[in-house]
Amino acid sequence: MAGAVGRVVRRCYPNALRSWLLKLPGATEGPCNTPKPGVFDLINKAKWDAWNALGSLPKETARQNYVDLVSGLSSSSDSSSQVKPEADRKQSGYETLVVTSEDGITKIMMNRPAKKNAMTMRMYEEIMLALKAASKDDSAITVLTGNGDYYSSGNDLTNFTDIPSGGVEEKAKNSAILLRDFVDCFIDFPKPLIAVVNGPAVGISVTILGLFEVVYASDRATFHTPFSHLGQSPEGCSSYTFPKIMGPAKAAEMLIFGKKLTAAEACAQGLVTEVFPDSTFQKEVWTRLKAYSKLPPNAMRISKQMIRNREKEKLHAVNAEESSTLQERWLSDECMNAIMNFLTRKAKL
Ligand SMILES: CCCCCC/C=C/C(=O)SCCNC(=O)CCNC(=O)[C@H](O)C(C)(C)COP(=O)(O)OP(=O)(O)OC[C@H]1O[C@@H](n2cnc3c(N)ncnc32)[C@H](O)[C@@H]1OP(=O)(O)O
Repeated sequence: MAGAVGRVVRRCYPNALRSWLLKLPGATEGPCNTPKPGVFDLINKAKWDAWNALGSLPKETARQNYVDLVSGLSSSSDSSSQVKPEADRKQSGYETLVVTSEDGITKIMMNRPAKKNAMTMRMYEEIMLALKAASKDDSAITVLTGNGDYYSSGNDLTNFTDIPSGGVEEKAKNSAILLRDFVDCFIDFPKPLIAVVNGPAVGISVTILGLFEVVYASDRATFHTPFSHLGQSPEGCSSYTFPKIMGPAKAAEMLIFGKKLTAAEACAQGLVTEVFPDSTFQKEVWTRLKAYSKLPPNAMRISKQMIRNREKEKLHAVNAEESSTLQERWLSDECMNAIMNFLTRKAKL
């Protein structure tokens, strides 16, 4: 059986993550049977936690569960993280988004409602493409929103299971480049950018809100940046924009301690512009946006530039620093453990 585990792990993880997984003793030695390492023994503690999380299952069941886990991870990463050929795209040209342009408004809607609009590598790429197209089209304003009950649950955690031949280091490097390019698109976007936050927002879908002109939220929305829980650190320029928007103490509660804000709290902190009852949210927001979109577009662009331009250089520097810090965090045991716990259904936010 240990051979079967090894075969599946070798097939799914041809790299450093594979060797990390193979070091988990639960798959080969049965229930956790050693004392918990001290809090400062980070690597052994991470392995102990992962082993202990398997519980007191018989050895064979733990092994079988482990085989099922890595097989499942392989198929879920196939379906959600990898970029498929152009021919597979939907008619609109986007696989993860619905993009429409009417009444002077380009609407970019994240469209993976069954996965709470978790952001796959493909979705990041498509949002960048949609923003680039919107910056050149004849719409006056651009809106980002979500389909279904969530705005977005943030980064799709299965992104981290699709490991290239260069191993987890190459994966972390590529992800940091993508993250930096993604956030740069928001920093440089020339037209007024509005977030229509239709439901809960998590992680990167929250942090980039500091780069929007206006954020409208349903009273069902919540705002959650659980970076420490995930062994990660802030992105989207939030380490700079959040303290500016809400003050350092409130920013620390969100970014360090992962405090989840209600829409009303986020509005009181200045992250959200206005909150609407969920029952009338769409009607009220779109009526307002249609009126705004009739204002002279060049005047709106110039006013945005005046508000944002003197900050741009700083924002690009912050983005570069946050991205390279995350590149290191993604290789940490704290981060890998948190992702494994989510993927094994042991942890949710
Ligand atoms: C280029 C890389 C850039 C990276 C930038 C760094 C970004 C960092 C972040 O964004 S950190 C935030 C990461 N997000 C999370 O940790 C959220 C994880 N999800 C959850 O905790 C929960 O799913 C929930 C609280 C959002 C919703 O819970 P619930 O209402 O009980 O729904 P389900 O959990 O059953 O979700 C339905 C379905 O969606 C899948 N899913 C939801 N969110 C994610 C996600 N972020 N990543 C992957 N998959 C997600 C979930 O697994 C379910 O799938 P299933 O139906 O079981 O197949």
